[in-house]
Amino acid sequence: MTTLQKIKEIEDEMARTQKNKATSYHLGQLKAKLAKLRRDLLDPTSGGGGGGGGVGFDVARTGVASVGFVGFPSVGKSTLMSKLTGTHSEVSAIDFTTLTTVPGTLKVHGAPIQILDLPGIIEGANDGRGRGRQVIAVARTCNLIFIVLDVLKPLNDKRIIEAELEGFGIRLNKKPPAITVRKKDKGGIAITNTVPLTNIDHDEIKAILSEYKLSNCDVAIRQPNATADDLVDVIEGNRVYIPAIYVLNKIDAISIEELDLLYKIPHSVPISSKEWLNIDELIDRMWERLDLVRVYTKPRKAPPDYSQPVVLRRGRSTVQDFCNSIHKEIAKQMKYAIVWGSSAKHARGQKVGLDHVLEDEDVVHIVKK
Ligand SMILES: Nc1nc2c(ncn2[C@@H]2O[C@H](COP(=O)(O)OP(=O)(O)OP(=O)(O)O)[C@@H](O)[C@H]2O)c(=O)[nH]1
Ligand SMILES: [K+]
Ligand SMILES: [Mg+2]
Repeated sequence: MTTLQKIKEIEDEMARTQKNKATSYHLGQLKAKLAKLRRDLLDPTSGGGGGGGGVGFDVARTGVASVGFVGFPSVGKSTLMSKLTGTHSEVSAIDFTTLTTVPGTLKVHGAPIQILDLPGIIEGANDGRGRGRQVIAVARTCNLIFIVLDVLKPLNDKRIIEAELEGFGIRLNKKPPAITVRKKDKGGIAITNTVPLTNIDHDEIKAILSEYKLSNCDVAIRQPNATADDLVDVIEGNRVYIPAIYVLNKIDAISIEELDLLYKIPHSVPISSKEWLNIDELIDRMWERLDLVRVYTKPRKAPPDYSQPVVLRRGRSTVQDFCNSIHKEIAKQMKYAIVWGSSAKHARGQKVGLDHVLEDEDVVHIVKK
């Protein structure tokens, strides 16, 4: 049996099995088995895949962050990317017009953002059908994913694309689960939870651990509504958590009443790339979800330079990161820095060291030794 057939068999069995006290151990086992098979499928060296591995189509990364466009063919990805960035990417009514990654740059609030137009994908993409796997492999490395949907058939496409990305270990608009699994040499399994377990029980947890041959470990669950899938994600460990915006394109083709309904999809922005409608909202939301930190440099005895922010990523926005992104020697030469803005304790500025964490729109003056 091929890996794909085994996956299908387990999925069918899971669909047939009602979740209750008597079946939860078995269901836990099936979930873990499924995750392991999916991993085989995605690992090109395992030989279990359906082909389509090999050369991907990643491009040189520029800018401070990247946004990848994922969607069915002909939903308007290239139309949007060409107009946003001014970079030409072929547009046509024929499906699979775009054949590889086409990069462009969009400057938002002084920050160059790399925009990656990608080929269309279809159902079964992560099993190696078409170029789907390579597309999703590029999406996995982006800081934000635009899931581009055609407003005339958004919900079905949304479900399929989400399943394809999920199958490749991408978790959309989700935080890493607040679950830890710590292996030990002996002592068996100890499960602690600081919140009530509503979606998973101890039997299911034990089945999953046993499937991964984890017979001695401490499991701590601090997340309300944690699921078996969350636990499997933590054990598998190679998941990526990426924000996504659902871009509902072609609103020029529907009525205002239909548009009202679409606004109910969480994280969605309805637009028309052809008629250039609501693009400002899309760019605002893009900026918000990228969660970048702009820092302005203030030279001695001169006002801050607001035209050229140093743009940092959240979580990597210390004074040290700021210095490094200007020049690698600066941190060594620094005696201290003065910071104005929301990370500073007082309005007149705060004297800080290299590990001080900067906030968006802070102003920094570096005092050298
Ligand atoms: N009505 C309408 N048509 C659009 C809009 N955006 C794109 N289109 C049309 O949709 C068709 C497909 O556009 P593309 O930009 O090539 O779509 P794509 O998603 O890049 O397609 P692939 O590269 O084949 O995956 C073209 O005929 C576009 O003119 C829109 O906002 N409204
Ligand atoms: K097309
Ligand atoms: Mg295209």
